[in-house]
Amino acid sequence: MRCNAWPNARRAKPHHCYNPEYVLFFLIRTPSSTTPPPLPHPPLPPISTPPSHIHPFPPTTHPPPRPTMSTPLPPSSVERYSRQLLLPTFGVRAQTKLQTSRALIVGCGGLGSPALLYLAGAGVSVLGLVDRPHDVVDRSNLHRQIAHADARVGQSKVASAAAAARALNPHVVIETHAEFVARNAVELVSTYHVVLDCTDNVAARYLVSDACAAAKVPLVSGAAIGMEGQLTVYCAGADTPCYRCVFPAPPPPSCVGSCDAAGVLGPVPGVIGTMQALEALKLLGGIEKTTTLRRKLLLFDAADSAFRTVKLRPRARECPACGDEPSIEVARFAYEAFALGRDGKAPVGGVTVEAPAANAVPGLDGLRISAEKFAGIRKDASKYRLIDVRPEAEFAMCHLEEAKSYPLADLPSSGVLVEGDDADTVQTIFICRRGNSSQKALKLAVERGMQNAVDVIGGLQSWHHKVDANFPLY
Ligand SMILES: Nc1ncnc2c1ncn2[C@@H]1O[C@H](COP(=O)(O)OP(=O)(O)OP(=O)(O)O)[C@@H](O)[C@H]1O
Ligand SMILES: [Zn+2]
Repeated sequence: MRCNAWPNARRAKPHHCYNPEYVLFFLIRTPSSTTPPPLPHPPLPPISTPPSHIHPFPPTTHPPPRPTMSTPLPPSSVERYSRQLLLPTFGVRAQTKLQTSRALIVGCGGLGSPALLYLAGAGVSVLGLVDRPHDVVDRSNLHRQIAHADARVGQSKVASAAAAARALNPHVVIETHAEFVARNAVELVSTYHVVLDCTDNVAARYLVSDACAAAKVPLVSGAAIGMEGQLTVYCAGADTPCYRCVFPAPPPPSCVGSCDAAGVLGPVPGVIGTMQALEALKLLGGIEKTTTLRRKLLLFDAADSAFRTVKLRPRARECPACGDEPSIEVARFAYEAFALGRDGKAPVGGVTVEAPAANAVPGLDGLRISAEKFAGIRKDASKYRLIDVRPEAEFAMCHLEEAKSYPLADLPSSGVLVEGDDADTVQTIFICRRGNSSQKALKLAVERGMQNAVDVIGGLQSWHHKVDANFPLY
């Protein structure tokens, strides 16, 4: 693509023929009709190939021919990376460093996708890609996880991401790791020059950071949800904090959101993942006249199109991960338990870090029905009222025809938690996406004395899987 916006107008140059000297030159060389015809060539001798042990040319004392070019990079690299080589602050110096660098991306989702594509495009030597062993590309990933493709839905995420990186730049060596667990984390990160945390859960964040602190590998950490994102560089130098220095204790599980629950606009992780690649390039290439986000947290507010940076405290000398006397043994730390607010010291034997399962609400025994049972009840519309307790945005996406929308937060004041006079014959059925909010609604109903209320186990997801595959799954 032309980066130059000037029109491609040809400059008018004087033509050689207008120069009287050239005109003279052509006139003298033009064969005249009086020139005698050329003599016929003598017949060519038959081709004889010398025996292979005899060199066809006599040894020469001349110096070897002058090389036609001088570049520290292979010619193909000059062409491929020319637009970044042209940048004075990057140039051949940074490119050469990049071409011996190894970068590890943990999580090939919304953040990892742009990050891995930009690092592959820029020409890092080796790109390590990590994701959970059983995480496959889902159609709902594609609006933001742009390394994947519709044709690869159902394929493992690392395999799909590797295919995308290879398609963009076949010169980059791709190493795939379909697991990232406490027992192998330090060993794995220590073989790379930089690590990018592109995961989406608290347990993984502590694990990646602790491993980088132990292996003394810089970590570019990103996060994005809804319309917000943030980004910083940890563990990069003596005064740079690790994730644990900044967040010594995990947030309460109720405050931890996920894109799966809260939603996210695709370009938001796109911006943060792209900036993670940028920070990684600065660290790997040692780009001149730039600073990285060491000890700075960049906050992105997509709703206001605003960026702001806050200063972070320096490395805490008493930090159990990166302090003067580190005490955390990454291979034995219970990251899942710790993320849920419990002690992380119990050995876990290297269990894969997974998002915690939703807790069952106690006291609802016998009051919950399966999706199949609800399908049976549904045959007689006069026998029940269906209360959908999902947020309005989700109800607007899809709902069962007869459902009435009462988001969980509005339920206590809605008047729904009162049984009508027909309580003997009309049952109240609560439903939500997965059966978590509906349990809470049912609990409220029971506490208010409702006798004839139930909720649907597994919610509308279970409805999709067990009753009607046409009902959208999200
Ligand atoms: N401990 C871990 N080891 C390896 N990969 C991880 C770990 N924790 C999270 N991940 C991966 O990080 C990625 C996070 O990306 P993102 O949140 O965009 O995707 P997602 O979880 O697939 O999306 P959604 O929340 O919409 O289902 C996921 O692919 C997830 O599997
Ligand atoms: Zn620390």
